[in-house]
Amino acid sequence: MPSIALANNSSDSKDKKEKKMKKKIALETSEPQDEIFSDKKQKKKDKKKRKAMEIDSEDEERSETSSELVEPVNLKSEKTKKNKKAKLAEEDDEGEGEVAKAEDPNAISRFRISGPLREKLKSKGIESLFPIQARTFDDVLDGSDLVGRARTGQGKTLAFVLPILESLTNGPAKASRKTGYGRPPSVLVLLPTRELASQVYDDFKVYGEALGLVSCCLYGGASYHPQEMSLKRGVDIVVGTPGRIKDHIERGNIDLSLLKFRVLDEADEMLRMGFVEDVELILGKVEDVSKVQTLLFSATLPDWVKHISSRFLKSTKKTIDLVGNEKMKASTSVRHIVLPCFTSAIPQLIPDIIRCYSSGGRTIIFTEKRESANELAGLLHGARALHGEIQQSQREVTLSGFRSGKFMTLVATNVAARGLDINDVQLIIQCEPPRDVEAYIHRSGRTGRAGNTGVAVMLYDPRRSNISKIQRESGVKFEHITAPKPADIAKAVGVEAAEKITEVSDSVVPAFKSAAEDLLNNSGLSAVELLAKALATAAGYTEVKSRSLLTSMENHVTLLLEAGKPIYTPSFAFGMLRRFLPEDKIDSSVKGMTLTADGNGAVFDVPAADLDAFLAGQENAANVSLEVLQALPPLQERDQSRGRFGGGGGGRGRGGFSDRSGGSRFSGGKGGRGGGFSDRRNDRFSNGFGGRRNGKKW
Ligand SMILES: Nc1ncnc2c1ncn2[C@@H]1O[C@H](COP(=O)(O)OP(=O)(O)OP(=O)(O)O)[C@@H](O)[C@H]1O
Repeated sequence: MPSIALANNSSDSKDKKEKKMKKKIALETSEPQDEIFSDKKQKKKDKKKRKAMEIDSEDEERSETSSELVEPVNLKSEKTKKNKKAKLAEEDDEGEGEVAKAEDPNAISRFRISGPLREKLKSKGIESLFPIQARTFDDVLDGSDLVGRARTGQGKTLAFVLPILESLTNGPAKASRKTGYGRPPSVLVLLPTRELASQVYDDFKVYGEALGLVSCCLYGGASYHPQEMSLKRGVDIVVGTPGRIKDHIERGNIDLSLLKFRVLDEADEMLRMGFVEDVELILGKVEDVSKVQTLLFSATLPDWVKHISSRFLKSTKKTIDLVGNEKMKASTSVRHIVLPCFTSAIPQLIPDIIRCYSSGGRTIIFTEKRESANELAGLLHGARALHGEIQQSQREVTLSGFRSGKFMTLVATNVAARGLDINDVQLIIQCEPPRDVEAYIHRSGRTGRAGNTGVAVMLYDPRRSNISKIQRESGVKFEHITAPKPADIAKAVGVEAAEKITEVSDSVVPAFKSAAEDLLNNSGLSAVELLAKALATAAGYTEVKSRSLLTSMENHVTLLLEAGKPIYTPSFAFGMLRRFLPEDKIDSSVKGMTLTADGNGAVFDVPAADLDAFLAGQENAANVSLEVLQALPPLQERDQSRGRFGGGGGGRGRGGFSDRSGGSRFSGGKGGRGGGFSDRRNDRFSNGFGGRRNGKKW
């Protein structure tokens, strides 16, 4: 709760600061600013002011990175409060509203956006441009090649859609673009996935139609015929994926020689996916490259992409990078959280995370593999899978069902990581850390869009995941939490359940009254106890399960082992346990042995039923202490460069990790069989879900 309060406070103060800035700008600006095509001097002035405001808001963002506070929140009530606040602010400002609008340096009326497009934007609730849009608009409309980068959810799509449409209809591209039946396209937009192509096409269609422009979408998995027919009739804008567009070129269906604009959206992903040659071939179809404008956008632009992309853009290109060298590369309106968890506990844990952190909104869960997405979607109530192996038509049905709220949980692979803009996605869960930081940034960016807040929870196996690499490279300061506790869950779901109960019509009371009186008189429970049970029933949370801190497994507890001296390796810790517990007990009970960051202890989980045996055993072992933990201490992470935990262990045969027992545990090595940890590229949890899928990686 406190961290969200913090976020809200900061967004409140951001609003105030923005308002102050707007007022300041208004005082400086004496002439009316309403003309569509204002003179150049004025344009320059506006641009300067817009820049000042963005820098200001970026400063705000910088101070807004995740806090370390860890309580689950009921975002819904926070949201309601926020909305109420906004409404109150509006009421306070009555009369000032119109002035404020006119003062807004990013108001759409200040840009060379023509009437019909302005009206269309207003009908979609857009009155003012976002920073990336404001900063790039004039450059694109005035003919520059451009590289644009802004964090996820900040409106990069309209940053190219709007100036392109204006250029084609009122700007420099108007005179030379082809019109009439059978015309070749003037704009080509390339995207890495079909879903994304379809989404960007929707924007071009909606806003383009307002200006009489025709768009079409070309992606694989869909039938060729309608696409061919559109191209034959003639289109102004083609949006699509490289593979299908290349097919159309080879079939002689599309003429790209007279393009006025080429756009590479999510450029890094497209090039990473191995489309470099296709992209080069497609872009190379332009007759005269000096006459085409090339734009490249993404939230992540690694150096290698900048290098490759310089082949496609003119040397005079402009670069507008709103992330730049800032430490924080991921969305600043998202709470970035990590939670330790065994793979086998994931399916049981996820519903609790959703209860606590989704605020009743949509959730997207990311898995590494398609089978894992299928399996998890099958295990979670009301969830569907989305990945590249699913037929295109089904992918479309699934995505539209998720968008429309038919189901609220989508389990996806990276196919959904990029660009997807879905209303009210409140929660992202990543089942394990992704391989690269870009994937983390884009996945977590499916929430917290367009200034909204969201939560991204990344699960990790404390024994083998290296989250500090992602933390370092993304600039995110992760909040560390453990599995939601029953009280947290009850608190989160109880609010909604209470709302539900109070909303029930009074007309049902007489019908249930005598049953209620019966319960009150004969159950032996107080009114409060009965109501608590009614709330639990309404919330669908009738079975309270406690989870361990380390592996998040049900009915397990987490213990801290200390020996009065440093513990260098997990096998050393296993050795300590063997001094007072039988081998088979250790084998069957100990899970997730992990060293503490200070090197003085080891943490592991045992079934709650075995706790007494462990505590009693410890009484007989000198210098060994076991303590039941209520909070997880900082833990050592896998050191990937060395392929093992921590240091030490000597040179004596590092035995390693095995899954020979079929349970999730470290073998730990024994006596002469060598202790220590092996490089865990081979190690894995033996359990998949319910033990059915050995060794599966998510
Ligand atoms: N000026 C604006 N005012 C209000 N909403 C806007 C504005 N511009 C864009 N949006 C909305 O913001 C959301 C995010 O936009 P968009 O998908 O273009 O973000 P993005 O920067 O491309 O994100 P990603 O990097 O994840 O692809 C969309 O729902 C879009 O309609």
